[in-house]
Amino acid sequence: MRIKICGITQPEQGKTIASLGATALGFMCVPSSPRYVNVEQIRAVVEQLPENVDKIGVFANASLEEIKQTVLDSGLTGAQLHGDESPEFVLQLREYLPDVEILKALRIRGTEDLEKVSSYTNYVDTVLLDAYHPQQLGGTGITLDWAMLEQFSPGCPWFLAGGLTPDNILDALNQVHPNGIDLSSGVERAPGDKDLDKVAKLFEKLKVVSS
Ligand SMILES: O=C(O)c1ccccc1N[C@@H]1O[C@H](COP(=O)(O)O)[C@@H](O)[C@H]1O
Repeated sequence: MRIKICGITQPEQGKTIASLGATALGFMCVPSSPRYVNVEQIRAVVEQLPENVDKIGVFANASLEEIKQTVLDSGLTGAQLHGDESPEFVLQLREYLPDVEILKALRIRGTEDLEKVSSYTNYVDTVLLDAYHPQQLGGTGITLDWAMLEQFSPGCPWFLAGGLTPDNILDALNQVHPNGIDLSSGVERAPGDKDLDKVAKLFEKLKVVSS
């Protein structure tokens, strides 16, 4: 299973979290986010990471040019679209960045929102399900209704996100079977300041699942 820890801001924390077992690190390229990092800050983390760790930039309603420039300048390997980006936008981004993983995040309130997933599955590499919040785009610490996802099986790989923590991850994975998980505020001391003890606890818990 893929394990993404998002909202990385500090090189040493990124390096340690990768060594603990994260398969992907996420970098907030959304200016309104309290975890926002610029290209220089992303590069400072990326250059410390092993080749095999995915480096995913999180964008929300950014332009194609902005995403392309940030991905190329920062050495990112993936672009997560966490805003209202359409399937057509995804297709255009694919032309701009043919060798980069494209993830579409969908903010889920109820089963009616799950019906939107199928319009993306032919165009993205990965779908990411996050909790809906009326004002915030993400990083809310709110969980989805996992029972709603017990039968969820889209036509492409998918990540479960939204309010996951070391203390609820096993409950979540008992109910739903994603290809990956994505955590941010659930492993933090403060926005952008990851709690390495919580990250270590997460991987200890995940050993229970994988053993
Ligand atoms: O983390 C943020 O500040 C953020 C801002 C705008 C869009 C997305 C954001 N984060 C994404 O939300 C998920 C879930 O966060 P959490 O685990 O509930 O805190 C996170 O993994 C990011 O991909």
